[in-house]
Amino acid sequence: MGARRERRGEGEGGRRGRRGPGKRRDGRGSRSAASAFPELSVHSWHARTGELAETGMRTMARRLPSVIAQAAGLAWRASRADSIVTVSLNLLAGVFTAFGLLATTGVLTALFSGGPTPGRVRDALPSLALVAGAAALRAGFQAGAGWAQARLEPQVERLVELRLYEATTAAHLTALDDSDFLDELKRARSRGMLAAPRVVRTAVDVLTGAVGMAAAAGTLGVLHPLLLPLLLLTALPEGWASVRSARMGYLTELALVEVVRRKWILADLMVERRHAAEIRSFTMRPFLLEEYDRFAAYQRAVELDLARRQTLAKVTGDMLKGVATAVVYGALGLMLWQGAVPLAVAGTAVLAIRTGQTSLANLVFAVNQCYEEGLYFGDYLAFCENAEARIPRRSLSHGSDADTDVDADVDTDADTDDHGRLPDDFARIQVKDVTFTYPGSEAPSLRGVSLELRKGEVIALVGENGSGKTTLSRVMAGLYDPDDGEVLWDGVPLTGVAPQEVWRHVAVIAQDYTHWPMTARQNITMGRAAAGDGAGRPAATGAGTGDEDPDVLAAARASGADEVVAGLARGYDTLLDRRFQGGAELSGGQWQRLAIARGFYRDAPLLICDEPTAALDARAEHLLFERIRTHADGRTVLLITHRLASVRHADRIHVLKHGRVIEEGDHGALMARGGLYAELYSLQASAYSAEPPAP
Ligand SMILES: Nc1ncnc2c1ncn2[C@@H]1O[C@H](COP(=O)(O)OP(=O)(O)OP(=O)(O)O)[C@@H](O)[C@H]1O
Repeated sequence: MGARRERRGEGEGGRRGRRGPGKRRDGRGSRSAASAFPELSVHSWHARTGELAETGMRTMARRLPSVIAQAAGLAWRASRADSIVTVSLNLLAGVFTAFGLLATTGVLTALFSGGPTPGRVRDALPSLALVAGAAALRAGFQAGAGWAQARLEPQVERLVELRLYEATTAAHLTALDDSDFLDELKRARSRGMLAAPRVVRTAVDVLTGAVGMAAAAGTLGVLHPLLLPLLLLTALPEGWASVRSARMGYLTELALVEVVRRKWILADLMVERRHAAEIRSFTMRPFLLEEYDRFAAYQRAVELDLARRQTLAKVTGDMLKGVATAVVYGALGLMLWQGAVPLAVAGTAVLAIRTGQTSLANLVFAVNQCYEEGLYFGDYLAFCENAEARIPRRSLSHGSDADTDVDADVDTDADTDDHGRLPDDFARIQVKDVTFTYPGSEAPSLRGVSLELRKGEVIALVGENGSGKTTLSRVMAGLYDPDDGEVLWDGVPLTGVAPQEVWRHVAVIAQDYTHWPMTARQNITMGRAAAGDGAGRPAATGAGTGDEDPDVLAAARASGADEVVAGLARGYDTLLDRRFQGGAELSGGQWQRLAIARGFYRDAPLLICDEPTAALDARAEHLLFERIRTHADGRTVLLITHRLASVRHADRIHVLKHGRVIEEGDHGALMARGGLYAELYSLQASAYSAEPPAP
């Protein structure tokens, strides 16, 4: 047996086997979890439960070659050299196992022959040297195979992780609005990805078990053909027990998925800093502890039940094995007595049977594990294929195939040659009769919207919550493709341009921006190729502002982020993540200033500001709107805000309702019209005037 983590007992399955536990073979454990905790929906992983519970050894044997082929392909792509070394050293180890066993016959024959003992020992020495040499070589090959396999696994992990993240970040944004896609992603990421190195490991285990088995069987076949079926007889009960035990563990693990996840979530809530104040001020501690214990107690009960059932299976297997071994040794004794085999051959046969028993039990167990992991790996593969199919084709001008080469550039920023190009600066953006419906939604969020932005204008979108403002800005930024109608930049339709090309020309200060757990500088510069390395990681500068990139300084000044950074211990180099030593935390408004600085730093001709001031104090808000009013250094601005005082100076205002533009014009025209805009504006204005609003 060569390179592998210890299987029964210490391998992944063994760990699960001991710890884990399914309620019942038919997956009834999942139903009992659901009935104990009705708030937990039955997890979709359980889709696999029934499939596995119904899988017999024959189905497994039929499907196994394709799982092994997938594992081999994966290992081959991860590292050809390590794959070749793993397989060939395991094979060599098997050859020397057989060689050692056969050489043992020579030793025993010499020892059991007639004559004085010193002479017999002398005669046995050459064969003994062969046995020792074979054992040493086998150990060396096994160690080498183990080393190659240990090298292989991290490379496989890297390969599968990269493929999933490359596909997920390149997939069309609508994919991430699709609940089925998100569900598949969760399964692929939390279980399928883990299965990849395991599938490779267990495939090697299958190979190792098969080689060990072949070595023992070959030896027995050479010694006497009847010995081979005897070997199978002794190994079967143990193999059966290990498969049964692993499967019970697997089903229990599946049945407990939601319970364990819920327990983890509660545990996180109890230990994470950001919840600490609320837990105390709302005296939530007893509630959380009780809730946690409810799930923990259920899990413990299920696992204890599993331990009982697994012990039962093991004892049954051991008893059957004892009976089978007695039968085999009885048969061997009979053959000896009848003179069918000489004593030396019988001695070697005992050794070969023991070797074969271990290999066969390991082989059966590895087949079971490999098949199990193969199911989850199948989920991973299916997700990646789905995600890759949802990468806009116009992103892939070089037709990369991430399935055959994970380094394939699925998110290439430079691949725009085959498609339309946008002008570096534009004169006019037209939205023509655009309709858009989110995947899975019944009603469209935009219905026949048309508008126009000319270079250097400030255009405002206003309207009540859910009227479609953010959706429209995303369609204009090339994040969503309209179902009908089109968006044209100087006459070039965005659907004919690689999305990366559009995104390069747009800076979005989003409503729900991210608190990037990076340094203050990276929070501003991320995503824009800069003097550093072209990937948004500018050259390192000092902690102070003395030698800071002038563009970073300008963007920070424009947003008020410079004041935030001035208060940080390490200036722009301060890590904004309290989870790490020396990390700082910012207030909501301070984070928003950084998000605005990021938008300004991007230096794109179109700046989309979606509720950019929700968390800002009055002074910072005033400064920002002043800056937008003066066209933010010549950019064209699409401003979305509920602060209507700040849209008064916009060149044009579009009022949306239920996904349609219902009013448009400048402030004066819309006030004169006396429609929705005038109503909303007067309502807000009245809050600042002494007089109550007119009814
Ligand atoms: N990811 C999504 N999936 C499905 N529907 C969505 C999604 N995002 C928004 N919607 C729906 O689209 C409609 C328009 O939403 P949108 O966010 O564009 O409104 P908004 O005018 O920006 O609202 P607010 O002023 O609250 O920010 C709403 O009915 C909303 O429920």
